[in-house]
Amino acid sequence: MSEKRRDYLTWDEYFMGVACLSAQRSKDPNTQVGACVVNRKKKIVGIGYNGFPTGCSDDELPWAREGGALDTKYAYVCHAELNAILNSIVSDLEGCTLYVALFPCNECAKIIIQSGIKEIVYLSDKYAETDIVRASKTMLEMAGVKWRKLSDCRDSVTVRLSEDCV
Ligand SMILES: O=c1ccn([C@H]2C[C@H](O)[C@@H](COP(=O)(O)O)O2)c(=O)[nH]1
Ligand SMILES: [Zn+2]
Repeated sequence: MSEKRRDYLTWDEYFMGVACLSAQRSKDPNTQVGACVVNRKKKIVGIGYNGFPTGCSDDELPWAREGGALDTKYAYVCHAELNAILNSIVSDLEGCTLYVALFPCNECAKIIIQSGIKEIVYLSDKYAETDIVRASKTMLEMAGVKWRKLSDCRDSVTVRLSEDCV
């Protein structure tokens, strides 16, 4: 009898891996964000990535970061967390954990709090010094939503898509 594998993904690696795979669907040329909502039973209940709303053309709306308010992506893009929550297959996210590549902004923090999500696991906090993220943390703390940076884990996961993947 052979021994069980030892190098299988941890739950954290698995759920963050799903979030990061989802991020690869994003058309944003600068920052691709993926999010994965997991319930208390370790079941995935929602996945999303940043992109324009359904029916709003990726080719017609701007991906620019700078310019007039109507000429940048910020006026139009749906954040990964919003999409993951709206894509949820259940109506109640009370007690769920959100795995997300980038620390959520203030608008996402509001949605996370209102949805009942109780924990955020993230990889990057590259906008930590902005007022947007400061406001986000203020609200999350007040609402009792915990957050932690994913650490002590492998730094990449390979997904093979060839016939000999098994
Ligand atoms: O909470 C967040 C914050 C940002 N995003 C998305 C929105 C944009 O598509 C990018 C950020 O673009 P930058 O060029 O880095 O400003 O990330 C998100 O999904 N969730
Ligand atoms: Zn956001």
